Amino acid sequence: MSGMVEGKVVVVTGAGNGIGRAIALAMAAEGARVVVNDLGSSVHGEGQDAGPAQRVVDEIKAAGGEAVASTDSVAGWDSAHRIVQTAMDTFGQIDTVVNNAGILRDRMFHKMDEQEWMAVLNVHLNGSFFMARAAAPHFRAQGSGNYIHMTSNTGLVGNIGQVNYAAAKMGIVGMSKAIALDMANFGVRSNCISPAAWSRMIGAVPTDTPEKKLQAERMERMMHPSRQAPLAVFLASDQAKDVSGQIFYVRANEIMLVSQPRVTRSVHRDNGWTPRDVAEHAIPALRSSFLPLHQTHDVYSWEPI
Ligand SMILES: NC(=O)C1=CN([C@@H]2O[C@H](COP(=O)(O)OP(=O)(O)OC[C@H]3O[C@@H](n4cnc5c(N)ncnc54)[C@H](O)[C@@H]3O)[C@@H](O)[C@H]2O)C=CC1
Ligand SMILES: CC(C)c1ccc(C(=O)O)c(O)c1O
Repeated sequence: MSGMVEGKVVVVTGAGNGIGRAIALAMAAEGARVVVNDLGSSVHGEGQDAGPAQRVVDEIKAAGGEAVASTDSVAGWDSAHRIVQTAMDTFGQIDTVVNNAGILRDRMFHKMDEQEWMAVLNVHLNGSFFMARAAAPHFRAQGSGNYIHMTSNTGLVGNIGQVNYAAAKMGIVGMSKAIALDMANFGVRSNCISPAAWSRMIGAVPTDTPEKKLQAERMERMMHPSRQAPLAVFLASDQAKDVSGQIFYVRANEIMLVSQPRVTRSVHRDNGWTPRDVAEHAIPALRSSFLPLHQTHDVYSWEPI
């Protein structure tokens, strides 16, 4: 039986560890030729090491698959283009970009400095755009292709001490939808996965509150990164040809479809509003639909299944 992504060429960024590694292995097991990209940096984005990407390539080859290592950073226009070019030079085509590479620089908003902000935005948001943009001419020319971008509940719901990461991950949601709209006429799709998996990145989140400690313990127990791979392989396959502009949340054995912002309640006045009217009429009418200041663990409070 042929694999679900047989013959396709998939670029997975940040594939030397964690979720990216799991997706790269699963893509190869389903017949894809894989560009295993990883800069080999620390969780905080420091240093470089060719080892992680090469080790995953070796694993894929040992299992009979085809893969090539790439150690360029996603966080530069030229280097992102080199990653895509590696696919073209090695395999002659590109079908899927998995924008997975990521780092963390957690800090409370009022203490976050410019470098912490820029480093996270550069890898997650700029890196995802650079990679997507570098692949776009090839996708457009062949009339097919798809993107899978990793977003996060930190953006979709909220978590404390991650303003840079939240902004980047919500930026990715907007970018994915915009790409889905702009590229639909060329047969190109774009979707987001919001993963929950035990990885070195999760291990780096400070467990300084009882809630965060509990969350980390649950993740280590239940959430192997390999649980993220089946949906990613499906999204890269031709069987997903009508799936675009969606956001999925994957946690252990659950695959959840995430809602997108729409108006939940509205008020209007024929002659417009004064600030006093807003206070006295609009806000009281809307208040019952206000969302509380929830964090991820408040919204997804049930045990992973
Ligand atoms: N683990 C989780 O529960 C969650 C993870 N995510 C997202 O999933 C993605 C993967 O996360 P994990 O596997 O947990 O992290 P990880 O730290 O295990 O892997 C990330 C990989 O990205 C690589 N990388 C960092 N900067 C790079 C750059 N500039 N260019 C190329 N590679 C680079 C690192 O070397 C590392 O191997 C990230 O985008 C993360 O934000 C989102 C929500 C939850
Ligand atoms: C790995 C990152 C920082 C992280 C941690 C926890 C959650 C969550 O509670 O859902 C995330 O979505 C993350 O992206």
